[in-house]
Amino acid sequence: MGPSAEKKLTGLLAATFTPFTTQGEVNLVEIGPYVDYLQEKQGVNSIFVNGTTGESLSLTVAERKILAEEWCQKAKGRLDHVIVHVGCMNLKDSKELAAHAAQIGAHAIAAMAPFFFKPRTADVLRSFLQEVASAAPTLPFYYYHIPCVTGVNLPVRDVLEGIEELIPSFRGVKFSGADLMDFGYCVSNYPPHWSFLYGMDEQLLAALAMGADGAVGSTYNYAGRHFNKLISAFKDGDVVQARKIQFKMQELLCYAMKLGFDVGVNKQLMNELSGLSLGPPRLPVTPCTYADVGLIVKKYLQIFADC
Ligand SMILES: CC(=O)N[C@H](C=O)[C@@H](O)[C@H](O)[C@H](O)CO
Ligand SMILES: CC(=O)C(=O)O
Repeated sequence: MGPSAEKKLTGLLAATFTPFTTQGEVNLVEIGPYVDYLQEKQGVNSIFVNGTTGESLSLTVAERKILAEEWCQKAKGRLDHVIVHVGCMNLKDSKELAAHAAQIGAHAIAAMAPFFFKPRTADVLRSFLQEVASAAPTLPFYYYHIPCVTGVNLPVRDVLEGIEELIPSFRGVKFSGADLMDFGYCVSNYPPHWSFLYGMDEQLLAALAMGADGAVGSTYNYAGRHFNKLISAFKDGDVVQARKIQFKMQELLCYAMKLGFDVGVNKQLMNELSGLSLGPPRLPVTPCTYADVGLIVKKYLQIFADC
């Protein structure tokens, strides 16, 4: 489907973890059950694969390809949307992954800024994104803004200036930054058919108030059903209820952050809450001690006991 025929992206997207065997190899057999789990247990019908949560920058290009392929295959006819993240530190790998995503039937691609050599200006970043997107001109393209990881903190409103002329397939932003003025400015000044997807799960409600179309995040893997309720409550005008759910998630994350919440902890939390076997993370992310995650699981069950 070409970008112009594509439906605007809304709702929750789970940023998937990459399943590994205990030996640290990509474990494709878990992907089918993972898709089932998201759909049946969390009511999450779209995914963002090979992103931050998926440890994409610790994977080889070959691994990213077989993962993307398996996610697309298992999602086919079941999930609404698969966005494949194709951002790499170098342009050639990114373009190769973008072209590959088009071949395997992904619905869209996204790319973060490279961050070893960082683009110094919005103009340079746009040129990088343009090259990546040009390798898959039929796929909707999303810019993935995640300054806490990339250190590239160019205002998104500057990055978007004139971008539709350079990238005709441009369709929106996955915005994982805290600057809600920048977010609101993008929502209010750029085409209404673009999707602005928020990526800090701990403050999604504030982004919904600014006009977010949907959200991409790691916690939707295991708390999607609660966030679906948050979004419904917000849409119904019940901010008190929406806030109640958001505050529960904040309580959980503040607790987890005290214990050193990172992708390794998050992955183990998912293993325990879902019953899936996604394995350990890959170095330099380290596995966490069982005890710490046990405490977070306990907290989760306690906080959401009445939901
Ligand atoms: C840095 C990072 O991984 N951000 C994720 C997505 O952008 C979020 O989903 C967070 O994991 C989540 O908001 C919890 O802090
Ligand atoms: C969280 C997120 O969006 C990612 O893992 O890329």
